[in-house]
Amino acid sequence: MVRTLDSVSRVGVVGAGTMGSGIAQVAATAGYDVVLRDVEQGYVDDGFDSIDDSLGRLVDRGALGESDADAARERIEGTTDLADLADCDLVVEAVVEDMDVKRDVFDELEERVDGDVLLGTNTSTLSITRIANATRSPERVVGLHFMNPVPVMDGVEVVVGEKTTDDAVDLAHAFAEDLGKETWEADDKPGFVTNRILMPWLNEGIRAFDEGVATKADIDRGMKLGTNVPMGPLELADHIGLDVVLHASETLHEELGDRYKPAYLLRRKVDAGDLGKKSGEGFYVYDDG
Ligand SMILES: NC(=O)c1ccc[n+]([C@@H]2O[C@H](COP(=O)([O-])OP(=O)(O)OC[C@H]3O[C@@H](n4cnc5c(N)ncnc54)[C@H](O)[C@@H]3O)[C@@H](O)[C@H]2O)c1
Repeated sequence: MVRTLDSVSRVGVVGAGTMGSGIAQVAATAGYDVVLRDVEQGYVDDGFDSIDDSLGRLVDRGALGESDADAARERIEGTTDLADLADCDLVVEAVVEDMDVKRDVFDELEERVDGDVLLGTNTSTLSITRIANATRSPERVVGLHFMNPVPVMDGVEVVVGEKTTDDAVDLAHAFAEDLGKETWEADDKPGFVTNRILMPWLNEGIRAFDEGVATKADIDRGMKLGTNVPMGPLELADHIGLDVVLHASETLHEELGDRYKPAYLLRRKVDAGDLGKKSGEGFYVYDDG
């Protein structure tokens, strides 16, 4: 049995990158004490810089009071030592999308935290069951798939592994809802709901551009105006990061076969170092890098 939400007050987040820093921020804003862990102090500091920027934007927009933002910031403790997660009541892992790294983290985590602590993974595409199998308590491992950017996006996908028990699933929903998110549930099948459907959509947009169906701007405009999505496939792929899209597509291709084959132009862009918004160029050019 995992502990219930009313006995969760301290949350551990492993990985202080894009997603981990966002998860730490929303948990702290919801009133939880947070321990944010990365492997080097520089990464922890980068995570805090992202949190400061994001909280600052919320304050500027009037979405969060300045004293609430300060209080949230003070509730987050940074560390490079996994042992500092020992008193946590719930842990979310958000390290790099690599099965071996994630399995090592779960193996280590299990030794550090109490036996009734929920262990969530933010993986986008990897098997929850395989990650859970690195532990001796796979029943408490669940997918807690936050969306990027975490403070902005309303949804969290709860993914149920082969051994995940109902109480772990219930706590995953309750925790995400307590952070102000809405949830849905997916079985542990490659890509879950979101990436199983999103990745072929992005790749098809890239192929349509490569095959001259329309200009990139018209592909994005067509999908926005024609299907009422906020971003077209090429701008969304740039926003996510073309390397991230390629990596997720490759995982799904391996698991689900040829209908998930990454678009040739996607791989060529990544090979050229054009990774989207974060590198300054992808399908579009970005002035601010
Ligand atoms: N970026 C997205 O759009 C997005 C969306 C949903 C889910 N995800 C998933 O979230 C996870 C994290 O993605 P991200 O975009 O934040 O990656 P990121 O590269 O921004 O951050 C990953 C962090 O993990 C750290 N790390 C690596 N090994 C570690 C360890 N053993 N202990 C602690 N920290 C460690 C790295 O130093 C890095 O700071 C991945 O599984 C990814 O698939 C990403």
